[in-house]
Amino acid sequence: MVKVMVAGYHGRMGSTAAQMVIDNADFELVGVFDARGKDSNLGEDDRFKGQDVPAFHNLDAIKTDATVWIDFTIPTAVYENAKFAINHGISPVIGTTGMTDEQVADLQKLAKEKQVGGLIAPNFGISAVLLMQFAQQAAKYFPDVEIIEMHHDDKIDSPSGTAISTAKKIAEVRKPKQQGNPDATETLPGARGAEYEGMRIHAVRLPGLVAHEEVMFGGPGEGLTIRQDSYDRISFMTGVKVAVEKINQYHELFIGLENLL
Ligand SMILES: NC(=O)C1=CN([C@@H]2O[C@H](COP(=O)(O)OP(=O)(O)OC[C@H]3O[C@@H](n4cnc5c(N)ncnc54)[C@H](OP(=O)(O)O)[C@@H]3O)[C@@H](O)[C@H]2O)C=CC1
Ligand SMILES: O=C(O)C1=N[C@H](C(=O)O)C[C@H](O)C1
Repeated sequence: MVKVMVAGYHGRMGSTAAQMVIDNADFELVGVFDARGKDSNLGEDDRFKGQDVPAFHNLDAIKTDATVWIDFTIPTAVYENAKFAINHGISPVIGTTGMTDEQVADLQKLAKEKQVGGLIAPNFGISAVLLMQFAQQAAKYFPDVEIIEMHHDDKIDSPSGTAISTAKKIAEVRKPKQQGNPDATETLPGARGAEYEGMRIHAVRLPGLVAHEEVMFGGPGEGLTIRQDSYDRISFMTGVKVAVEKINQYHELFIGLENLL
């Protein structure tokens, strides 16, 4: 039985993850954390009536025998949460996006020192993991690329963690190239999107969307578009489940779900 704590349990992803843990016979939900909540038990939340799981709202108050910490919170909270987990020997399984490269490197160092396994996955959806792999493969032949990520309009960070991760994976194999016309101008600032190593990333935010990404490649007289869609947040739970099952076997912090598949 894997004992699990879920941070961000009031949120869209945290509540979905808490339900996944409750529904899985091999997992036990032993605590939930959410900085701004007031309830002392998960059962006080209407969606979880009948559950008896302690709820915490301050890291210092947490007393737990959890061995896995699932985190779907916010970019400004996740680093401290992950440090807390690692320092207490709890393996973090982090979906929260928006950490800096320095914060990620710090956490990797800490996990190694403490010999605690962990995972930061910008996307737990299998379709997104495959999209990133296919895009990396295509970039060897098509150095001209634009990334378009599309999300619901409550998303805080942009571009998405998945889009940044896609760009990084492409940059590992792509010949350095400044795309487009060197004399190009923007009549409206930002028209060409964000720039990462000469590639452009565009962030779309609309009600009705969940999480979607297209990677468009162009070459002389031809094009290739790779697209993935998460129509429902349940799409992320397959990956979270795999991570919860496996992460306690390791003694380092991985970046990317593909490391555990
Ligand atoms: N890796 C992946 O596959 C996926 C990652 N994500 C990422 O997960 C994160 C959460 O997304 P989503 O669920 O949509 O966002 P929500 O805004 O719905 O949820 C965020 C939750 O975090 C809580 N929170 C805020 N501050 C703190 C804090 N200091 N400590 C603990 N909890 C806190 C919020 O509480 P309150 O409501 O009280 O403010 C809220 O319950 C985002 O970074 C998103 O990019 C999303 C989908 C998939
Ligand atoms: O905020 C979201 O919803 C999502 N965030 C992650 C990201 O930033 O890549 C993963 C997925 O795209 C959904």
